Amino acid sequence: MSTPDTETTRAVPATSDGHVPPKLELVGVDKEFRTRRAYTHALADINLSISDGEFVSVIGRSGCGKTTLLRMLAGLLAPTTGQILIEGRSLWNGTRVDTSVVSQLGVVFQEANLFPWYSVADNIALPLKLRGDPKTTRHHRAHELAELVGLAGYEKAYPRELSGGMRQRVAIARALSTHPTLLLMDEPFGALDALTRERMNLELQRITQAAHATVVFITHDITEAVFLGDRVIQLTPRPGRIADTQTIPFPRPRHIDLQTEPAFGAIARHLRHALDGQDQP
Ligand SMILES: Nc1ncnc2c1ncn2[C@@H]1O[C@H](COP(=O)(O)OP(=O)(O)OP(=O)(O)O)[C@@H](O)[C@H]1O
Repeated sequence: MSTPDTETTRAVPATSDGHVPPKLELVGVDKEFRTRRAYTHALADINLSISDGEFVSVIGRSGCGKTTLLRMLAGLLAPTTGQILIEGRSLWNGTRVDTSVVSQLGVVFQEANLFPWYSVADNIALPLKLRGDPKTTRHHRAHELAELVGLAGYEKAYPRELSGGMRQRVAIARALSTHPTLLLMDEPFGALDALTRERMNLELQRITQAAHATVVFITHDITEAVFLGDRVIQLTPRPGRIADTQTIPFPRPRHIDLQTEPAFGAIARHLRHALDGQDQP
């Protein structure tokens, strides 16, 4: 099998003083929601720096602000205060998003959100169609990505003919179609059964390594977070703050048997206890 040309990562450009900015940087990011009925301080003083090619998992209890964080990174929701920088360039200018910075992002949600009347290839290539790429380019890229995500031969199939795991592979391929430099994933395997999820974890590791992708990965699942992450960041609830950061030392590629090793169990246990410690009395 040939290795598809993924080209996901471009080298991060250095500034004039030679300093190479992190791929993603959050500086004092705060998010408040004010509605007529309620005030919610969702996230407080989030400071985070993610390097090129790093895979960062984010865990935390329900309601701690994980999705809010991801939506701000994806350019869908403006922070109340603070800065989000991608390769040193500000994503938000007040409540306005810089579309040239957004174009560097690929986003995958829990639901694959495919268009049922489009084939797998057309779903994968949709972002390219929207930006006006010619048909031959779209066709080539869709086939290349179908191969990368293990769907070679399914290019002409329709979403209704695919399993949940296959649909999520299409969503991942679609997110990679524009060669994003940063992949944002919000519980992408949350709706899958345990075995499919395990297989998708292995697949995602392979895909992101092949694509040299920088990834922010939101999950409820501690095992998944540790297995995939170079770092696991844990948020506390109300408001969400970074409570704990664990560096995950295991070399890649990681085999699924890693999950039964004592060192893996010790890290997962530590994170579990930290989460349990957040329980309200
Ligand atoms: N658009 C909104 N308007 C008002 N409040 C909101 C909005 N979006 C989120 N919130 C509130 O912000 C807080 C964080 O929500 P968020 O969905 O980010 O949490 P989460 O950690 O992703 O939760 P879960 O794990 O259950 O998906 C919650 O208290 C939620 O009610």
